[in-house]
Amino acid sequence: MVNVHCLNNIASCGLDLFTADYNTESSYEDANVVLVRSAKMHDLDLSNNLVAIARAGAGVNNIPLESCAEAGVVVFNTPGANANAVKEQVLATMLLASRDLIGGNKWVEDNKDDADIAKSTEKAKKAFAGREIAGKKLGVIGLGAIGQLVANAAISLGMEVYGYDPYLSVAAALNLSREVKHVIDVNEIYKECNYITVHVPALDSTKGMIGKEAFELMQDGTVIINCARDVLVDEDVIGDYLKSGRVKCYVTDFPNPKTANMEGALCFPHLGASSAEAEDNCAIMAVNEVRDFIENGNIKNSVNYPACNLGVCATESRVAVCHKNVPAVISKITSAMGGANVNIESMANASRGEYAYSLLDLDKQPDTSIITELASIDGVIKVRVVK
Ligand SMILES: NC(=O)C1=CN([C@@H]2O[C@H](COP(=O)(O)OP(=O)(O)OC[C@H]3O[C@@H](n4cnc5c(N)ncnc54)[C@H](O)[C@@H]3O)[C@@H](O)[C@H]2O)C=CC1
Ligand SMILES: O=C(O)C(=O)COP(=O)(O)O
Repeated sequence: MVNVHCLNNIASCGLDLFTADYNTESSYEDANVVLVRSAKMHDLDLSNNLVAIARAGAGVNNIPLESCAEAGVVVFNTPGANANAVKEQVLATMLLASRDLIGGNKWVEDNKDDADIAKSTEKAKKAFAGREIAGKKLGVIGLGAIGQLVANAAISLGMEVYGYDPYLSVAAALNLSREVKHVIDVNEIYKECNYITVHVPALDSTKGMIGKEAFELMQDGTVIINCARDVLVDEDVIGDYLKSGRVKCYVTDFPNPKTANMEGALCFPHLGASSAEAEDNCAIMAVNEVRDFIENGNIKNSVNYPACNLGVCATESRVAVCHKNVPAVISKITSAMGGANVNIESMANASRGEYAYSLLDLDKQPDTSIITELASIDGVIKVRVVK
């Protein structure tokens, strides 16, 4: 039985994909697999039973990736599975920041008992007039799963789109409209664009990336949309730029006591991925990744271990080894197998930074003594008999 613990609600259409070999009611302490959305895991212990964490979503800043790698816990996410939901939220907020639909709606609420509301509407409406987004310039920072969808949709809505992503993948580049102006200096976006939307992960290198220097380059009336993570924007200084009018509106999906009380900030309670479709897509992708890892040892879409795939095991046994990416580990693993007269029928190995992963298909079931021997090799982190 494989014990699964859900730290957040995970859509049932995903959980339903687990077979009777999985117990989805496990406690965190007993879990072999953890499914999570935004719950913070940095202060949680990683038990020896734990082999995988699947983030049903994109951002993994709530998970201690390095400690997990060190403990042989493979962390997965679900790239692109909630991107359309975020794209739609960005488009909606761009419109809300341009036309005062929220103010207008509030006016109707406040005047709902006025018998003459139909007449007073025509007088009141000028207070809520706005601007159109067509013809305006949108800067998209980060052209991954979400950024590319936002950029392409904005082109369709008649905007002039600038895109910036120094690490743009080939797949993302192929999906991007040719009409998107790809800039290599992000300052061009800060200087030129009326709307700026950010879609990069929260990393040490991206924290505070939209700060004083960026605000100083912007035009008056710039709209900034942050449906990525609060730490990307320097929220200690943005209030000053909202007051001066340099920034017209700061849309954030990550309210905190500062922004929730900030005039000119339009805050939402982390709704970007909260669509039924996104929740289903993420749950299905997460469970499929976990099942392939548990049942076959294959790794796809990990954020702390390399991709590695040997398909479905056709031999007597398969062993998976999480190890350090250092010399001689693989030769010691293969020698241990040879010494026990176990033949390696096929093998896959891949590395990612300091960590590596090996899958070995064997002609017979290895004794527990061989597994103990593998686990004691210097540099080996975790050994799992998959089959
Ligand atoms: N509000 C919400 O509910 C959601 C928020 N997010 C946030 O959005 C972020 C992006 O999500 P995806 O597009 O799915 O991820 P992704 O991994 O597909 O794209 C991120 C892109 O950022 C680029 N990038 C990294 N550093 C950069 C830098 N310094 N400057 C410019 N580009 C840089 C990468 O090359 C990559 O193309 C997530 O990491 C997460 O924090 C994601 C989903 C839902
Ligand atoms: O996927 C992401 O990065 C998100 O921010 C979505 O978070 P959630 O799954 O809605 O808690």
